[in-house]
Amino acid sequence: MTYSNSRSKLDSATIDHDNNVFNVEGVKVYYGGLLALLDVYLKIPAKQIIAFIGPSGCGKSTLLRCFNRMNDLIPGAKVEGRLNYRDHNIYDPKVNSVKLRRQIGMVFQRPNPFPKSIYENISFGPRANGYKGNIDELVEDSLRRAAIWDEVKDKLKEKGTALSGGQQQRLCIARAIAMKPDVLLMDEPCSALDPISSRQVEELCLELKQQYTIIMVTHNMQQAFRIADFTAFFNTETDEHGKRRGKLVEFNSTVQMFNFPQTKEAEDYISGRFG
Ligand SMILES: Nc1ncnc2c1ncn2[C@@H]1O[C@H](COP(=O)(O)OP(=O)(O)OP(=O)(O)O)[C@@H](O)[C@H]1O
Repeated sequence: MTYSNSRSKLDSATIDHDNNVFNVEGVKVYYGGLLALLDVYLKIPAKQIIAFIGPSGCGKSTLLRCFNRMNDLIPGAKVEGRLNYRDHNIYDPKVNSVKLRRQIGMVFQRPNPFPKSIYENISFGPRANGYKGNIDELVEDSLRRAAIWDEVKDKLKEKGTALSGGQQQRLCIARAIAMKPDVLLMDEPCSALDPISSRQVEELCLELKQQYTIIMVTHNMQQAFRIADFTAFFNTETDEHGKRRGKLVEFNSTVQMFNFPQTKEAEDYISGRFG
């Protein structure tokens, strides 16, 4: 498979080290004592789309969940190392993980609207957090930013779950945006969507990156190539006891990664020789 160089604007994508949202310093993750992800060192630049790619079980979702401490909710999961979000270690015991998740929102693989109206799907979180502004305006603004306003503006009282899968996913993105986050984490957000809905979500991500940093796990290499400014490639290795664990192999601008991978592992994966 070849990846065309049509994205010339991204050829110059370089990491601006003064403008990192996250600095991951030696993060390891265990599940019930088993090491699932080896020490990761990674800097995530602001207002860019970063794709996490790699074969199944290499720790992409595990690392994604570290960025807003979602692994805290998994019994037996343990995170070691330092993960700085704008110069503060989010694994400091003093950090309020609920507040953190307001700043670092998450969109899941399967659209998961609340079983409530479209309006309430957006208004619920901000209201629960004591939002003092005009809630109607917030609902409209969030739905507009998620490029779904025109499709739902005449049925805001209808159930969010009655929308199509692609619309539900954009509703969930609108719900995340309504919390005024800084970062959006997306775990395979298009895997349950048809190609047209996937492209709509991709277009939306390209719009949203003007305001937000987006980190996205994807199995779709073309999708990573189309929209990501930077790509992190993960793989698995086997320890001396035969246990598999994930590791970050390479992080680079997407154009570099897809056209001039620095490692044989990344080259083999990208060219479809494994995974
Ligand atoms: N909740 C959990 N409990 C125990 N082990 C887990 C849990 N979640 C993930 N793991 C293990 O951690 C490793 C990494 O899993 P993870 O889901 O992060 O990989 P991934 O690269 O996102 O995979 P995929 O592409 O298949 O979604 C795997 O060996 C997996 O079995």
